[in-house]
Formats: sequence, C-alpha cells, structure tokens
Amino acid sequence: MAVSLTDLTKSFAAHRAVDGVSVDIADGEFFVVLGPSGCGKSTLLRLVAGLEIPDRGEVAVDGVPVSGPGLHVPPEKRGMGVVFQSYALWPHMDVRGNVAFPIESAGRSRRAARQEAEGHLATVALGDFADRRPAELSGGQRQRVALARCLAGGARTVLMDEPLANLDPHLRGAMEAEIAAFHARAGATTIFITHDQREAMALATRVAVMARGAFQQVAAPQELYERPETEEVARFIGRAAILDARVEGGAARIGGATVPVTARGALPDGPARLVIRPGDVRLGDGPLSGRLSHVFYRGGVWEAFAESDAFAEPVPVASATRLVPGEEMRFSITAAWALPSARGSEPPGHDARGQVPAEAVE
Ligand SMILES: Nc1ncnc2c1ncn2[C@@H]1O[C@H](COP(=O)(O)OP(=O)(O)OP(=O)(O)O)[C@@H](O)[C@H]1O
Repeated sequence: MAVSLTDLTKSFAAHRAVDGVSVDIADGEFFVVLGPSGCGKSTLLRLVAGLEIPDRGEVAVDGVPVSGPGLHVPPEKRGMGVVFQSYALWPHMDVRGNVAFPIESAGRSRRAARQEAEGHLATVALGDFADRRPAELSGGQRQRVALARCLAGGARTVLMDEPLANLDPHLRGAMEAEIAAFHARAGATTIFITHDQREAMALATRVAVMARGAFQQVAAPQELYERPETEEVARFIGRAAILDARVEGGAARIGGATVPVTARGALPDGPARLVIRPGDVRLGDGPLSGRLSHVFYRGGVWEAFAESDAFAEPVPVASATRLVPGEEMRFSITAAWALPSARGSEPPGHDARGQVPAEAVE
C-alpha cells in the first residue's frame, strides 16, 4: 500500500515532536526514517499507525485518508502491522499459536489459522521452530516471529520501530539480511525507524533524515551520501570535511590546490561550502599535506583525518595500507560537492516530498 503524509504535525505541550512532515511512500518501498534520539521518529510512526492523533495534517493509505481533520481510522482498521523493539509475543503460546492468533481472531477456524501460520513461519525461515515458546528463541528469532505475526494479521504495510536495537552486532547484521529478504518476499511497504545510519543505508530504498521533528532530506542512500542538501545531513551521514572556498569555472582553490566541484544544477562562480568525503582524497602524493590523527583500523581499511593549518577542519581519509598517527602525508583532493543551501537564493533541488526533479540533477 502507498502511504502519503501531508503536513503531519504533533506537539506534546509546547514541544513540537513532529513538525509538518510531508512525503509519498510508494507501494512496496522500504522507507527508513533516520535521526538522533528525540527527533520525533517514534511519534511519526505512531501517527502513521493511528496510535496518536495529529494536531494537523493527514495520513492517507492508497489515496484514502485514515487520519485528518475530524477523521481517525483506528489502528486495527489500517492494514498495518507494527513491530517494536520489544517483540510483544505471548509467552504462554508456542510460536505457531502466536502467529495463528490474529488469523483466528479474524474468524478463521483454529485448524485453518494454524495451517496458514505455518506458511508465514516458512516465509521468515522459522518452519522448524513452530512448537517452541518465545522464551526458547534467540532475540533475532523472536523478531522474526513478530514479523510473521504482522503478515498473519494481513498487514500490507509494516511499521518497524528500531526493531534491531536490542540485538548484538552479529545478530544485527544477520537480522538486516533477514529483514531485507522478508521485504523482498512479502513485498509489503515498510516504514523502518532507526538512529543507526549504517542500518539505514543497508536496508532503505529511500532514507528520510529527520531532525527537530522535520525531514531534512529524503533520498536514496547513495544520493544522501554523495549529494547532501544541507550541512547537517552531510555531517550526519558518513565522514566529511566541510570547507568554505571560492568557486570559479567549476573548480575551487582548497589549501592552494585546484579541486573540481560538482553541484546540483548550474554552479555559479562565488563562495561555496564544499563537502569532502574520504573517497574524494587520494593519499600518497599531491599538492597538499597534513598530519594524520584519529587513526582507526576498520577491518581492511584504515580511517583517519589529515590535519593542516591550510584547512578549517580536518580532512577525512581512508587507506587500504596502514596509516600511522602523527605521520605527515601528501595528498590531493580529486572532487568536492557544493552544498545547495550555501548557494544564495537558488531553488532547492528537492521539493517538500523528496522528489528530485529530473532536470535538477547534473
Ligand atoms: N507522550 C508524550 N508526552 C510528552 N512528550 C512526548 C511524548 N512522546 C514523545 N514525547 C517527546 O517528543 C519528542 C520526540 O519523541 P520520539 O519518541 O518521537 O523521538 P525518537 O526520535 O523516537 O527518539 P528515540 O530514538 O529516543 O526513541 C521527545 O522530546 C519526547 O520526549
């Protein structure tokens, strides 16, 4: 089901938890809302689920309003399933019973419900665990039971509120794969909430970066990383240096070197704010030099920052060969991205719903 939010707004006392969110989520999309703690993610999800009533704005499912002025379709009538951090399974029932429950509640016979439940358990690869109690499962397996129960309830939209937050890193990785596979098999529109950018990048069709109750940018993961709209998004996703420079003829002078600059749309001469990612920096030779700090080995890759008085902030670097803290290294910057927001009164490249006009991308 397609889910559309229009100017969705919700305050708690004087605090505006969700502030004018608009977006069209396509049928079958895996839509991730990414933001720091307290930015309003859970409140947004609860508004979509019908667990909160908006102060303003609308939620529509397949074009039919379910929340709006004077309208509130109850959660159980929205065709949505919610998976929270806590799995909310019934401890006294076995796995099959947990999944069969919503089917039986909908009026099917016990036998038919149990049979159908087996099918959903197969979808989440838990066919062999049907007779166990939730207490006899790992966290990841419990999570999968919760997903199967969502499907059993007829959910065509699945809402997930940090479902992997309680899991250890290995299980998290495995569950990411499970959730991606589940999404591919079930094809349900999924709205997934997380504060973990790595998880968001791995799973999303599109990511909405949320801060202070509003969407800062809505885009595919690679687009967010390579073409951030704002400094806040550039700093929230991955590592970056953000430097002021003058652009002339599509290039900028940074620390005495000439760097080609890309931008959304035409890039006028004048001051610009540039984003430099580790992939834009070539280590080993070049016109620039810096002292390495904050060196971390990340399994196959060394990450560090190159510090120099020539830059207002350290430049992030990465290398497949060992980097040594304090070492002075020569390098060149091969590319930079100009932030649209710092370029005067040009219209933004995205409209409020996160659609990118085709002609706006170079
Ligand atoms: N029922 C409520 N009553 C009062 N304030 C609330 C209520 N629910 C949320 N808030 C406040 O609204 C803001 C947004 O909360 P929300 O839970 O949506 O954030 P979040 O991004 O999901 O955070 P986290 O990642 O920590 O769960 C917070 O400041 C929170 O304290």
